[in-house]
Amino acid sequence: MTDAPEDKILVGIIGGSGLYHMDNLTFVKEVNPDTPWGKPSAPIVISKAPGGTLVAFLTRHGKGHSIAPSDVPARANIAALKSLGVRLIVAFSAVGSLREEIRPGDFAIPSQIIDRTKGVRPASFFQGLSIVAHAQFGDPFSNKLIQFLESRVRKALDGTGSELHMDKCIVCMEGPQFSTRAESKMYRSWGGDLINMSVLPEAKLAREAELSYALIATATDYDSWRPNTEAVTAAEVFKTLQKNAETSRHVTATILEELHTAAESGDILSEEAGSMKYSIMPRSEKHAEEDGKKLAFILPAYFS
Ligand SMILES: CSC[C@H]1O[C@H](OP(=O)(O)O)[C@H](O)[C@@H]1O
Ligand SMILES: Nc1ncnc2[nH]cnc12
Repeated sequence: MTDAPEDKILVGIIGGSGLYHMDNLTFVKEVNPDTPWGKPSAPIVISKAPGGTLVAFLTRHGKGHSIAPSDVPARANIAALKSLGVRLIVAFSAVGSLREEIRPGDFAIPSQIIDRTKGVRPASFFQGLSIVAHAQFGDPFSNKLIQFLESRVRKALDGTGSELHMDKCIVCMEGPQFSTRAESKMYRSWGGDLINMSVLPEAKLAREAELSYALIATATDYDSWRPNTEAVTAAEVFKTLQKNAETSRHVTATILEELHTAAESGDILSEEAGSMKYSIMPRSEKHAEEDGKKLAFILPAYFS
């Protein structure tokens, strides 16, 4: 690898349950950056697509799925990807379906989130520092990246038997236990369509790091809202995980080159790039030097 434009790593992929590697791409190397928030879940694997495009892959739950959703070092993960030059992240997640029409094996790209985490996960790079920031999160995913993904993911799914659902709302619960039947029904009444334990704080941190972020949700089960049906179990989730992971690898390989080109042109990054400029409180200009240094790791445009 050199510093040439074709050797830039602009696209980051985060793999969730079942998606632990990208074995359909050519391995280049592993990197394990130290960040001010510690080490990422696992060493990040740099791979090459057939056309030469590089991609950074990070497995969210660590090697051997050893990290529970509440313990994922999400700040280190996002900071590490940003430090490699990544500008957009496509994250995969195994999710429960709260709607009959979203069948196990189907894919969905959500556009909204309901936060049901319990405040135990560090959810901001600014937490505990002398600098205050309030990122825009009304649109929790990158709208431009979602738009870009829709037609391409739909095409990639052609012939796989998986349908793509758009404009869905995902509930992020704390876990690790699954929801009760009462909670599952309540989430439906709130407008939830999908449920996982991972999209937060990942999406919030990507926004703070000015990265474009979208989630490709892969349905594994119907959670626990259906009457006269078994409530979800991990064993039920496992039944669909492997097929979903294979389809996710196929989708990634299919869209990668175009994704890289779009990131390079800057078009689909324009909403997030520069967005923190208006989120950092002006009084924070007089901050502790070491706090500025820490934030320079993810936001070098504002801190040094
Ligand atoms: C294995 S079922 C629950 C587990 O699966 C999902 O993980 P990920 O989002 O990383 O694919 C869900 O969020 C839970 O962490
Ligand atoms: N039903 C469910 N609830 C939370 N996270 C999940 N991941 C996969 N299925 C899930």
